[in-house]
Amino acid sequence: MSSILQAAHGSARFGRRADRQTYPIPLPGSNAGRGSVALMTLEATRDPARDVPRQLPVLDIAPLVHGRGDRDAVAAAIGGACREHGFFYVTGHGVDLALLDRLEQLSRQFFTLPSARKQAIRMERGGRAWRGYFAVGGELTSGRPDLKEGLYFGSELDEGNPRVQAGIPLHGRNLFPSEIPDLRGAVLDTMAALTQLGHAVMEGIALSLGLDARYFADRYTGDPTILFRIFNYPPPSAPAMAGDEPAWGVGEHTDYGLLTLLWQDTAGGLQVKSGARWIDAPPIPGTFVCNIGDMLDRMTGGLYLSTPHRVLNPAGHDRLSFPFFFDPAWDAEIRPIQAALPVRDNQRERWDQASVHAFRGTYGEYLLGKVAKVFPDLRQDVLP
Ligand SMILES: O=C(O)CCC(=O)C(=O)O
Ligand SMILES: [Fe+2]
Repeated sequence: MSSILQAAHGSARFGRRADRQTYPIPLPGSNAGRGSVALMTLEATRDPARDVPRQLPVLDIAPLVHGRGDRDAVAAAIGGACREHGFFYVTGHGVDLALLDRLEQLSRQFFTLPSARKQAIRMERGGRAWRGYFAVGGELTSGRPDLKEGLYFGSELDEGNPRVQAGIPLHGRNLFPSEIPDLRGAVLDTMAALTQLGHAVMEGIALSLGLDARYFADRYTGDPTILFRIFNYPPPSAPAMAGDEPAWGVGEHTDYGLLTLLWQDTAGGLQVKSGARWIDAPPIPGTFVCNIGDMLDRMTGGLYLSTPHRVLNPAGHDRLSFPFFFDPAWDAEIRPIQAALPVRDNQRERWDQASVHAFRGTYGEYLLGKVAKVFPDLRQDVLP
């Protein structure tokens, strides 16, 4: 099916991430690799002394978004970034920056409300839909509370929706704060814009694997699972003492689904694991940080690794971030793109010691298993 997957698995390139080369694999019939059009930075800079990448690539994906220009060249660069880092920045994404600016300002207003006002839309009130506000310490990563508060959103579904009627967890209406009425429109418009962007990036990922551009849309993302979060990371109150674990905004983890698109303010603090090291993913104005999740790792047999990342707010003030998760349909069973190929399973190195390759079942089942761990108190409300 995909000769690119086959070639990559059959080569030395399919080794440990740190050993891999950065190169775009030329796509059949494309001119990728022979000079490039759309790429601001085709490859991460490497430290010649250590051969360690120091920064993540920034890719102009306008050809995928607007359908004009060299899509194959962009796809090849996306493929390179997925194999090398599992992370890249996107520019040329077509999302209205004024909308994101508005969203950021409204979100800041929300987080400065008194605690009791924020608690009026707490997640317990969202019930099975798993929506609403949680206070600092309310979410766990690997059993430890994160130093962040946040709002959880998803596709806005009313009571007439068959899945809501059937009581399927994580489906339903969002909770919005009555004090900031404009936040509703800003969140819903952002989710709509990022859903479109998610489809465009997934087309690039399909092409990067030598697949038809609609491969994922036809099988997995016709009706994607959409989750959107707004996080506020207060600054750690005291610097970590030697030997202490810092107060992570969010601890080391991978994302669960296909693709994450992250908008962040200017504070910084996102770190990405590259081989044995952590590198910064600082804010670059006007760009989204894009990373792949566990389901794409599973589908590609570990060729596109779901990369661990974490956050430590380095600024002396709050940090806002806006992760958007573009994931497979709830009922979709996630299958390897090419079943016969060997799998590189990194279960033992993974933050959760779980194998994404051994998992059998639908994306919804996978997600619910994770929800139970990050919000143990909500387990009864959310799980069937
Ligand atoms: O806030 C960030 O920069 C990253 C958040 C994140 O990794 C997540 O929500 O999965
Ligand atoms: Fe994440």
